[in-house]
Amino acid sequence: MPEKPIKLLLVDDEEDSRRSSAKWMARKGHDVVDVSNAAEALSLLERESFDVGVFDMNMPGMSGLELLQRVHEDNIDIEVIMLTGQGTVETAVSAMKMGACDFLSKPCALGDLEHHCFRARERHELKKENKQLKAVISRTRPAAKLIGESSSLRSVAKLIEKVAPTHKPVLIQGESGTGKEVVAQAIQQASRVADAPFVTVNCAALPENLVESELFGHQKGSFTGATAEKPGLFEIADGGTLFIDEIGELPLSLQPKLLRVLEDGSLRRVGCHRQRKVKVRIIAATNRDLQTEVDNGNFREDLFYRINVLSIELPPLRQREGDVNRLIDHFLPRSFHIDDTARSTLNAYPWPGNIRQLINVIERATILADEFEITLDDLPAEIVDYGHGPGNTREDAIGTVHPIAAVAVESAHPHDMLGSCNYKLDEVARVHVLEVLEKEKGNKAGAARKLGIHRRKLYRLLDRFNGEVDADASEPEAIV
Ligand SMILES: Nc1ncnc2c1ncn2[C@@H]1O[C@H](COP(=O)(O)OP(=O)(O)OP(=O)(O)O)[C@@H](O)[C@H]1O
Repeated sequence: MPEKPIKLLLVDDEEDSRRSSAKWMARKGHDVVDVSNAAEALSLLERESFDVGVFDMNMPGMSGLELLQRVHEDNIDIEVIMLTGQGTVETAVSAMKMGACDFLSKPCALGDLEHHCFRARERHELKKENKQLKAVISRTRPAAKLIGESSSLRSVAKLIEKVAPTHKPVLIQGESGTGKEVVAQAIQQASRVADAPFVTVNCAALPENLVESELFGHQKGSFTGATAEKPGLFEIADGGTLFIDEIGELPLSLQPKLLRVLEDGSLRRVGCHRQRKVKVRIIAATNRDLQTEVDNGNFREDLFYRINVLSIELPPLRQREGDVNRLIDHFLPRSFHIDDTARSTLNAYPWPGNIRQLINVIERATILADEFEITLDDLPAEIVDYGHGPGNTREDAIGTVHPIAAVAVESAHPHDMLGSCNYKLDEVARVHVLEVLEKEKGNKAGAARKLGIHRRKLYRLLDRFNGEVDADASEPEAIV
């Protein structure tokens, strides 16, 4: 396979040797820019990225060594080969100490120049890969397998196969917990860049003022708190895939910047003039209707068309016939058994929180079950009672609030309780926990996170509160 061209910057005041080296390297297919002094080189490095720089050591004005020092101080991402007319061991050593990766004596054979540039580029790529891997390891979880055989999920699997080999953006739409991230990972794994980084970012989880620096990186000192330079997630994902979750939450002010990367792969870190180029496949996800966001002026139309080249609509779990059983069998540990009544109860429920909610319910049941046998007693009340209460419909369940939360919210508001001496600590805790759970629409993982406690502790608290509510609720119908 032919070697990828090297993006090379030649800096030498000797016109003849510089021009002939530049011509030779360009004829070999490399992308070469040549300049005659360090000042020009620095202003170029501000705007463009290069793989390798070949700097002449002795130039009038700023010397090659001083240029190397500036490259180092400004953290410019480039491998430098020093070039000198009077190569001595001492100058070579001082250049290497300052961060040059190689040293060439003038006049150097043009074949040698190319060979050394290839070596430097390899080192450049390895360093970049290393940086990416470090960042990616801390950001990605192992990909989950897409479980389910329903016809609606099979159609999604077919679409994944079709869109994966292209490098085009993909937009995945679906309710929360339907597996949008799992689908994004499946696309990446079936793509040509399966071994390259898969980096995820959730726009809703980041404070608005940090989204730009997280996505595009920042220069040291570009804002309070920017104590070191930082590459953005686009740079970390370079060559691979960036999964942008909750793209509907991307601030309007940043949307043109994202559009630019989608159009020509160029970006600038916050506080930096230098333009960088990246090649990243974007997969975006949203549980909002983006077209409506466009109509309401919250999302740019041009960006919507750019990311919506290929779109996948992920059906909610209630529209995946037979998949609840398959997911139960997949997620229930082998040592457990679920009885028929509990199984059919889970099948009848409409799962407003989709697969995430089902996984939580299964986890909870395995904690509560006696003798590894899961029965109705181990399922949450809202699931057991679903369909049994008067006027209980799928639609009610989809907008459901945890039943005991309803009781709590009717009783007192935590703000009213704070500072009052009329309540016991347990009562305040109960009202607060249930209010948070209500705000999280019954999502216990989310509620536990907000409360800063482990999910198991939340389950234990809910069971305790449930007992208390059962015992003291004067109107039993309130508890469903
Ligand atoms: N078909 C599936 N098979 C197995 N696990 C799944 C499937 N779909 C989702 N999951 C699991 O369900 C959980 C939620 O999935 P995921 O985070 O991908 O959902 P999401 O649609 O991105 O949610 P949100 O919109 O809230 O970010 C994860 O633990 C994921 O591994």
